[in-house]
Amino acid sequence: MSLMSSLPGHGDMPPPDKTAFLLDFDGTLVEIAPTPESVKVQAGLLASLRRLRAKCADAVAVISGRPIEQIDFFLGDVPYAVAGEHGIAVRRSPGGIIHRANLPPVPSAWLAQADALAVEHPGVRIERKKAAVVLHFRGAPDAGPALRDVADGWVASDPRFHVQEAKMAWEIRPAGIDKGHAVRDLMRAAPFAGRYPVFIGDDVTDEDGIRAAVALGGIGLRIPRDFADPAAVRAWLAALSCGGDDTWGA
Ligand SMILES: O=P(O)(O)OC[C@H]1O[C@H](O[C@H]2O[C@H](CO)[C@@H](O)[C@H](O)[C@H]2O)[C@H](O)[C@@H](O)[C@@H]1O
Repeated sequence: MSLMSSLPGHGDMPPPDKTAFLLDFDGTLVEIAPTPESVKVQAGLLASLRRLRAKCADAVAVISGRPIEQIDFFLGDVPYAVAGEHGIAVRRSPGGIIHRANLPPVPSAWLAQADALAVEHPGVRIERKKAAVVLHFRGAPDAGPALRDVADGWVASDPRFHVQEAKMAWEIRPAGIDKGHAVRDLMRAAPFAGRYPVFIGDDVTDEDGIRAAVALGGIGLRIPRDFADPAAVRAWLAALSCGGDDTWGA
């Protein structure tokens, strides 16, 4: 029996020479932490991902809401490809150029208002990205609804943007690009092309990646439906990375 057949609702894993891993970062490979900077990367995770790359001829990518530079900080050169900002930026190979979608910047008036909200609600953190702004309320949970009202007001006045629901955060970002775009982009070229994408995620933004992987004939796995938590994902990746080809299914 393959490891995969113990996961309900999914068939066997494709063999290593037919599999591409497309992995979310926060909440999937690493546990959610109090702040974006304080996540901890397990040494065992890096070793597993390296072994998976060797087994799958490099077809291992991370697709995150974070900027690519932050994924580089946490994972170094371990993933072959990285997509950041929910698919807005894609680096298809190690050290390769970063392809950025041409999208409008967040209006400066919104950024100023976001900074004022952080002053008004102690504990709220503002994270600026090149084409987005995130209102984090993990440090001030009661402020969540008020921040959402403000964000909804912004996007109502400018339909080029939408509010992405995240974990204890609202992200205001351009509409039209999502993690599904990153999946389709990466799967068009080597080393991913011709393989079955296996996307693993935990959040609303990952649903786009999961749908895209399934539409391409692959598998979409989600915490908590298919794995209890990131530790279970890491254990599964470790087992696959160490197992013989018979571990993977037909
Ligand atoms: O697509 P992901 O790799 O899952 O990234 C999603 C967002 O993750 C970060 O925020 C979330 O994780 C933080 C660390 O655990 C946590 O403190 C915060 O409450 C979460 O919302 C990151 O800061 C965002 O930029 C990413 O979009």
